[in-house]
Amino acid sequence: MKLNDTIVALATPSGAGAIAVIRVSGPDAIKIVAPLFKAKSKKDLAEQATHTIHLGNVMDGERTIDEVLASVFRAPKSYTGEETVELSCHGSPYIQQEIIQLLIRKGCRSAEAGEFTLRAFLNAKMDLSQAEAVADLINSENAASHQMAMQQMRGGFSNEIQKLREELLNFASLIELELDFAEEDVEFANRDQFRDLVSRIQTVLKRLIDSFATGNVLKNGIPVAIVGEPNVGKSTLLNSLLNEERAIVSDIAGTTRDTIEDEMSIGGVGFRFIDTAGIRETKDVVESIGIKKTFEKIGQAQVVVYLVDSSQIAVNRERLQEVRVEIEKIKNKFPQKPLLIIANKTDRLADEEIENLKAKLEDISSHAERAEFLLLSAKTNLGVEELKDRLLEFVNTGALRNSDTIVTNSRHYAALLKALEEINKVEDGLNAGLSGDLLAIDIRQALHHFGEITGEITNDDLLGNIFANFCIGK
Ligand SMILES: Nc1nc2c(c(=O)[nH]1)N(C=O)[C@@H](CNc1ccc(C(=O)N[C@@H](CCC(=O)O)C(=O)O)cc1)CN2
Ligand SMILES: Nc1nc2c(ncn2[C@@H]2O[C@H](COP(=O)(O)OP(=O)(O)OP(=O)(O)O)[C@@H](O)[C@H]2O)c(=O)[nH]1
Repeated sequence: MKLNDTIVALATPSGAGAIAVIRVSGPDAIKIVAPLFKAKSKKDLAEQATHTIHLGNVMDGERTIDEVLASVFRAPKSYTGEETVELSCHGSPYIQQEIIQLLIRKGCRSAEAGEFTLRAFLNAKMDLSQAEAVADLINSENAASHQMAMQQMRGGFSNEIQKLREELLNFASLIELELDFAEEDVEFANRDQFRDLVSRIQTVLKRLIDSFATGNVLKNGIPVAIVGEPNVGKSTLLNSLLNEERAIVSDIAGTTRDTIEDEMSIGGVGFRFIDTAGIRETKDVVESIGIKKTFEKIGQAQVVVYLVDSSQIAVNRERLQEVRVEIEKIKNKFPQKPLLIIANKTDRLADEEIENLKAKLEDISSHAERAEFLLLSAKTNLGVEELKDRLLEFVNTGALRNSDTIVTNSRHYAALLKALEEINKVEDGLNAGLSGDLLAIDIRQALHHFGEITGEITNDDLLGNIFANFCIGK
């Protein structure tokens, strides 16, 4: 990828829109655009100050392509750190393409995916973890993932890593200085202070590493498994949660053969609902595969919603006993997983039957750890709001509320694990009274892994991988 090229790309989505933005960045951006831009004010675009906007026509020779607004950013004061011009044109795909083609004829090259942000990184406008956050920010679909990406883009995470890195670097230099004075047996790096620093770094690293589980779940949506016997109304519940008809609803037991996933945002938190086949002993081969999947999905879920048909268990003692056994099965297999037992189809019950059912469910849930129950009707939506509240309670008690840095990126997670491993070696070395030159080796390794996160240490393959996942124009 050549940095001295001037690149062009559409920054807005492809297709028709009210306005489209064409981005041009690179050493010749202003030089290339200015002659094509006939300003209303008559003043040459090349003469304009940075961060100014101008109305004018884009001309292909004598032909006017469009009336546009041109924004001028002068290096190094731009997103990329380079000379940049943005043209806001009318959003017809034809106009967009005419302008882009014109710019390419005049010397621009089509930008590759993420190339604007890559340039921002290479020009030190942001570090690597901030650049990665830009992609997360574009993809964020709920308040939680938005907040985490925003925090990372602003440099919260980078600063934390950078601070540790600098302190560690300081000690590494002192220790390495000792090596130059080996004969004199001096200690520039105070070992007690160093032990202190190592323990502080361990604490921070452990916190960041632990946050990944939360971060990953919040970024991808909290998985909730909806399970239960066939025909209890799982698909109907999913539909009423989603407010749309996504899963197949039918009154033939066993309709939901495969697992269906859908996402929605509740109170700013993303949830991923997994509608699964019921756990029924069956000889049907296709269905038993579904049941195996059900257990797999329960394993992956953070919360299990177990649905029962209250019109059945209210009148049928055998069915109630079966439900009790099923719940025991789930609890035996996954004792720590929060379980929410939902008695669906309560619209079919009379008031006194409901009271009766409540008592029975209270009894069942009191015998299982981390189990609660809720009466609901997926058909009339009664209790659906309460279900949403209950689901939120499961996460609101977690890490979301504090503004601590949350690690969401598996590349960062891997680097943090490796850094901790090296820091633990440094600690062992200190305790064993290891000589400075040997300590320095492990310290340098830890520093290397910190540098991987922020991008001080990088290579073309890694950068290629990261930025290839961006969209064109970003
Ligand atoms: N039209 C437009 N909208 C956009 C962007 C953009 O590039 N263009 N952005 C891009 O993704 C985001 C905003 N981010 C930006 C970040 C820095 C600068 C910038 O000009 N920075 C200069 C000057 C800062 C200043 O004025 O003090 C600098 O950092 O030196 C511009 C946009 C979202 N909206
Ligand atoms: N009266 C009443 N009927 C309901 C309610 N929820 C679902 N049903 C009906 O129960 C039947 C089965 O619903 P589904 O949502 O397909 O059940 P399921 O659990 O997904 O079934 P499988 O796909 O077979 O596992 C349908 O006829 C629904 O209309 C409810 O709250 N009240």
